Amino acid sequence: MAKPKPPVQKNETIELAFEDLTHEGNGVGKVNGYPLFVPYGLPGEKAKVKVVKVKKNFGFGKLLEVLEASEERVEPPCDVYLQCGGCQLQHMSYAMQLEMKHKQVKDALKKIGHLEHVSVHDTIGMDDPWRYRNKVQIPVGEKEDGELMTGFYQKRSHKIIDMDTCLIQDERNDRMVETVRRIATRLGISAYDEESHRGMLRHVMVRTGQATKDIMVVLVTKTKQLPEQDKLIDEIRDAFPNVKSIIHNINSGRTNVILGKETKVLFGDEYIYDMIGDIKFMISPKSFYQVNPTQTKKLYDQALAYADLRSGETVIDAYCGIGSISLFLAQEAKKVYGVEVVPEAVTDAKKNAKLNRMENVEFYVGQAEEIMPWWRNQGLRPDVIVVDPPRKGCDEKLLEAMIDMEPERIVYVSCNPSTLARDLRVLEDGGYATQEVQPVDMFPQTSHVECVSQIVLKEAGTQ
Ligand SMILES: C[S@@+](CC[C@H](N)C(=O)[O-])C[C@H]1O[C@@H](n2cnc3c(N)ncnc32)[C@H](O)[C@@H]1O
Repeated sequence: MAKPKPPVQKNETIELAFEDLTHEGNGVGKVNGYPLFVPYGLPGEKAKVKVVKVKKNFGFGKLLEVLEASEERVEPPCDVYLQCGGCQLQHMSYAMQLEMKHKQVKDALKKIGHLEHVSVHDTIGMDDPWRYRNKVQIPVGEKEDGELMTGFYQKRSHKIIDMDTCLIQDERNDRMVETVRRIATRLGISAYDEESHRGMLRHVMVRTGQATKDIMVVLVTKTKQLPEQDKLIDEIRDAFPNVKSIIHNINSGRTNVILGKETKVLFGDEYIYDMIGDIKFMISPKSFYQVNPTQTKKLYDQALAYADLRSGETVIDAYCGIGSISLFLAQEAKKVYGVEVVPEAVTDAKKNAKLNRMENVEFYVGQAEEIMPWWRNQGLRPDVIVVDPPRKGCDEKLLEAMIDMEPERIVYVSCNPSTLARDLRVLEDGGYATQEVQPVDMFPQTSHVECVSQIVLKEAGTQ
């Protein structure tokens, strides 16, 4: 039987009641059972909506006017919130953001993993959910009068928004970007233009150590030369006496990738330091380092609690990056093996182990799904395995090797509840039980959620 036609038409203006939220934070309202997804709509609200896209089974709308507002609606503090694609939830109270993330995890476990019985704790939030990011990479553009401007791209475009501040960035990052922009304008340094592939300064990247207060600034140019280089360095140092590292990175390609291969140190070292808990990290311009150290500490503490180490265990940390979780685990384990596919990250991991005088960790470069079966075939039998994969989750071969190795506990750190739920189902079918899941809000004001799960071998644990 042919499906009935959608009950709305493109460009039609309707009144809509929102019942739910999508994972991206869009409001969901229904017209005769036909769902419409509308950015900035909140459950419990009524709004005037323009239908902008109609598909067979669902459509999209644009919020024109809120007719009945939810108590959870708040005024977004950022002036460019509606243009910029960086944040999605500033119109929602922080309590509602945390609840939305909790529900997102619970729903995924139920719908994808059939794990409705698993206890999902309330999301661990921040006391102050603003100014948490320790790293900014911001494109540079030029105004009509030749003055440089810096700002993120408008949603779904490469048009730079002229902005002075980003409210989720550390204030020092904002001030450094503003300082470079002002000095570079005065020194006649031009902005790179993507379309014509002309000009110099492409991006300004700033990293700050939250605990150490170290600052690194990276000037990314298309050209090999950076005119007035000495003046630029002196003026940045005058404005920021505690800047530890000024770097020139050259990226002459027509590409969306921000950093190029060639890097020159203009002042100081090629790295800065930061601390998470008692562990010190050396961070170079290209190293992956968690952007919210306050919440990272909470996430890693929970991972460590779920690993439940008593100093005699052998542990594997798969997808280990620069070894940050590995070093946390090594504080309490007998031996930790880390595996990571990016060779530079493994180099950093080894340096970080040395820096913290930890000798009970070994890092390997390779695909975790290749190295784990190899370890299994070599007879390695860890007590605990920690995985922290990218959004696509764990590879099947890795899950299979993990089950064969029969660790007593698995700790799964995930940035994507859907792939987490899929992989937990495989582990459940392979003889493991998911005990609990703890969501942690690493990215307030955005729709992303991170969580850490404790999984135990069924004979060893309770169900
Ligand atoms: C979410 S990050 C976790 C990093 C680290 N655990 C941390 O907390 O900083 C995922 C890591 O997995 C790495 N990766 C991606 N695919 C991989 C694979 N097939 N094998 C091993 N590592 C991989 C990425 O390079 C990245 O460093």
